Amino acid sequence: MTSPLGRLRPERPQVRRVDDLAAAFDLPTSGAAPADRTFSGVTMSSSDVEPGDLFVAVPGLKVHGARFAADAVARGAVAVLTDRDGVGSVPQDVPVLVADDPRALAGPVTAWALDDPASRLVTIGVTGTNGKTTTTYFVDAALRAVHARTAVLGTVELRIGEDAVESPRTTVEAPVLQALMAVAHERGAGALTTEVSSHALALGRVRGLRFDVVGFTNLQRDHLDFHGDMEGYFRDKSRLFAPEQARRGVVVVDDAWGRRLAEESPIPVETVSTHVGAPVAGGADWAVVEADIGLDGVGSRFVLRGPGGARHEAHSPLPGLVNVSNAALAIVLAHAAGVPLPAAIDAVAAAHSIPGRMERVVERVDGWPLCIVDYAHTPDALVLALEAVRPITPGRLVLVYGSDGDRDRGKRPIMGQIGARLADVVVVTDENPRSEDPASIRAAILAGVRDVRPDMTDVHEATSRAQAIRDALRLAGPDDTVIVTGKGHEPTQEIAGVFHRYNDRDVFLAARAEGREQHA
Ligand SMILES: CC(=O)N[C@H]1[C@@H](OP(=O)(O)OP(=O)(O)OC[C@H]2O[C@@H](n3ccc(=O)[nH]c3=O)[C@H](O)[C@@H]2O)O[C@H](CO)[C@@H](O)[C@@H]1O[C@H](C)C(=O)N[C@@H](C)C(=O)N[C@H](CCC(=O)O)C(=O)O
Ligand SMILES: Nc1ncnc2c1ncn2[C@@H]1O[C@H](COP(=O)(O)OP(=O)(O)OP(=O)(O)O)[C@@H](O)[C@H]1O
Repeated sequence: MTSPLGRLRPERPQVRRVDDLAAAFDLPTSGAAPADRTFSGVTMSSSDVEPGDLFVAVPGLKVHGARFAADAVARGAVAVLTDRDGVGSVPQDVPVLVADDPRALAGPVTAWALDDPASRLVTIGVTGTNGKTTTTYFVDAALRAVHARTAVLGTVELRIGEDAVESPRTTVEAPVLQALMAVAHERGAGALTTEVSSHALALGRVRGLRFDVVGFTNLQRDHLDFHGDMEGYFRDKSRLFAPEQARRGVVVVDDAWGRRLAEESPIPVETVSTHVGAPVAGGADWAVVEADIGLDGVGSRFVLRGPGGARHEAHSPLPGLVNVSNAALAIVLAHAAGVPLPAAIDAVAAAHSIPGRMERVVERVDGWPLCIVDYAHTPDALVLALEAVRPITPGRLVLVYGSDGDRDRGKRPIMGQIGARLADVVVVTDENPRSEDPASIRAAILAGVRDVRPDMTDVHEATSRAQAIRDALRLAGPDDTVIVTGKGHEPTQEIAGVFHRYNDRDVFLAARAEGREQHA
């Protein structure tokens, strides 16, 4: 990250009257306090209140936000928007607006208060189970070909131009999103790309924003605890492709969910097929018709057939077939958002530095192995990551990884088996042990390694993650690749309730600064 983003609020907010808001949204007021006062910002979280804010108190999954209304008022909130259940908790001297579903109104109300910041930006939203982060960065790279400054929001960071802060979640709350769009415009950005998680869609975080273009990557089993079943998960994802939410869409139709979305979508969509030779390719608007994986030693060359049959030579700068898919989607999305096709293709080809996503931190030069940081922390993602790196590794594939504490214990031996099967050298270490004993997590992974490789040849264990990376660098030669998976961009490591500053990339860069002789 280059420099802190600063305050996540516009410097010159509109000042609005509470009674005008009530009239605009047809909201009854409650209580004795007159609604003729003004407000200049909106928040749903009492801890984020700034003086002059409207506090939106929503019924949460755990607690009603109105319980924090007094705290919000003490911090400077001048009015509260809540539901019937919340009214009684708001201090008497504060005007209260009452809505059936205040969560659904948080976005539209903030958009109204800030004079619809989205209308002054080109906006792109990307949803899907996997590939959102990578695709948004590819799209952002393409947008930068035509906009002097852009913003990109998602799991990794909230970035406007060169300024960024760590992101609290994949898709920020509606008032924060609206405020960030206003800040982006104030700072001269012409376009904004954001990841849109299924939680965000279910919880209305993008309501009040009509994207210029939205994209869908794929749908795989995930988050069923929240969405109930795959049908519910699909329905929540589909909400992004509604006329009030987006003008047009681009859908990858490699899986059945994408094909169904394209068929059922009420907004115009272009379809993209990214598996060479897939039966669906013929009917798709865009199709990857040739792909040479790892041809340039890292990324892939591919041919994208566009509408009318025109063939466009393109490149994915990151390894693996999944990134051909992400690159193809990003090119079509950026083109739909106004970037000329050749400029989009060139910019995506050059976009190889996405924090913690197949990130090439040290190149294969001056005797160094190629060093990559990736976020893969599930069995499926680990297989994809290792398969992607194999074709660009003339020598041995060295894997450094662990598995999270207090999360899915069952996957640990599976991760061990995958490492032993697909990597040549395995260094097992810690990820975020949280409240668990790190040694027992490593032991569970190593048990899986032993299932596949009983003699434990080229298997190592390191109690510190930084030491594990240094061990791997000593074991690796210039033809080898060292890949560290699991933490990606994460800036901390959580051990026994304490978040320690830690980042895989920084460890690689520190080792490189010390010189190869120290690590060979
Ligand atoms: C499951 C889920 O998404 N929950 C979100 C939901 O929480 P909730 O309804 O339980 O809220 P709550 O804790 O009951 O609180 C109710 C209200 O009181 C407010 N409050 C609460 C405490 C306080 O001191 N002051 C205060 O004002 C809260 O801001 C909230 O508005 O609404 C809250 C804000 O209104 C969110 O912060 C919260 O996200 C939690 C933190 C979360 O972890 N969400 C994750 C699952 C999430 O959204 N993940 C997706 C990515 C998923 C993926 O692809 O991996 C994401 O977009 O990040
Ligand atoms: N198009 C894709 N299809 C399947 N898997 C993918 C795809 N793109 C990336 N992946 C895998 O998913 C992992 C996460 O990628 P990425 O961060 O881009 O996705 P995401 O949707 O943003 O997920 P998260 O919100 O967890 O960051 C990567 O480790 C990669 O191996």
